[in-house]
Amino acid sequence: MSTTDPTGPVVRAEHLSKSYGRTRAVIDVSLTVGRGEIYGVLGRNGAGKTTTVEMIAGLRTPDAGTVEVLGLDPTRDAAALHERVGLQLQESALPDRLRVREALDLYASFYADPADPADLLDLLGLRAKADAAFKDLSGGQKQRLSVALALVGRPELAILDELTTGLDPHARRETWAVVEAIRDAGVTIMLVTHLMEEAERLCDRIALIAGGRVAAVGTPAQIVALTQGEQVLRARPDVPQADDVLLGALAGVPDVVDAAVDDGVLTVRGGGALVQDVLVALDRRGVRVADVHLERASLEDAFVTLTATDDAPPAGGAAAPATTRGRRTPATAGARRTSTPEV
Ligand SMILES: Nc1ncnc2c1ncn2[C@@H]1O[C@H](COP(=O)(O)OP(=O)(O)OP(=O)(O)O)[C@@H](O)[C@H]1O
Repeated sequence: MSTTDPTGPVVRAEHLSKSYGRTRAVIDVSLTVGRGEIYGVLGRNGAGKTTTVEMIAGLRTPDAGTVEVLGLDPTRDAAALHERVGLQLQESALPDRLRVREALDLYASFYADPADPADLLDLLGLRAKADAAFKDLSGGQKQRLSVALALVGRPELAILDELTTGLDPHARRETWAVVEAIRDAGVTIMLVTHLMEEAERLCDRIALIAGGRVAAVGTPAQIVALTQGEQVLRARPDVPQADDVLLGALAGVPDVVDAAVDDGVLTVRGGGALVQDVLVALDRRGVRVADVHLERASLEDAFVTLTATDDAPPAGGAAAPATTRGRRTPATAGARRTSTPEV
């Protein structure tokens, strides 16, 4: 990859690690961001997202691993990258009395070829607030100003960290529209977030970070598909059946991961053509189903499942283990996801 290669990745991070004292914040993280993508870095609080993007931005030096941004080394080539990478970091604050237009003019003066502040006011929906002091802006307006400041150098890559944290749903949606407009203007975006809805709505691809490591990479749909094994089917026979009859019918059905009977209701977790396979298997045993209900995994379920660590077990949802109160089929009980998924 060279600085002049317009087709190469915008970010290439390989085997990055970083510790703070005894805290291993980032462990062997590799990711590649393509030109024009909105690339999400998604994970729980403390997962290592900010440390990862700070290494990519050249604000922290990795203990191990390499980073290239636009073909440059963020630490060694910091001056050159300053012109090409825009940063909006958590908790950015400005002097209370600084006015919106003054802030943009000030930041524009740092660059050789800045964007027109008036264009940024329009893009970010801040024209009516151009003369307002920072302290008089709403939370959403402050966030949009911080994005405008990240864009004033006309960056090729914008890194936006927890952009919508603390915003109400309306302001959040307005900010999402702004992010899409920025991408449409040709800027590649790395978006750090712990909000699944935000990642699902905006991101072309997501790196799911858990415990400092990459738990999965893919499109939102691909990441949801990783937990397709976590579909949950509930079926009530039209006449009561012995537990052994219901569980025995499912023994050997390939898409079934786990099955249990509780109060006459059969609960089955699995993937693939789960509904069809289960209903056919029951039918073969002469069991008719009066009532059937299927829950599909969402990105939120995938997030909970894939970011579950030993110190923070899954909280629930379709991805959580099925009830243990009922009886499980011996052929399938205990089948749990153990591998690190890659899409
Ligand atoms: N400057 C620091 N000194 C010591 N420990 C730190 C420092 N910065 C982060 N950490 C620790 O490193 C780990 C990863 O933190 P990091 O901020 O990268 O996570 P994050 O995913 O961005 O979290 P959040 O969403 O809460 O901002 C956490 O355990 C955090 O407490």
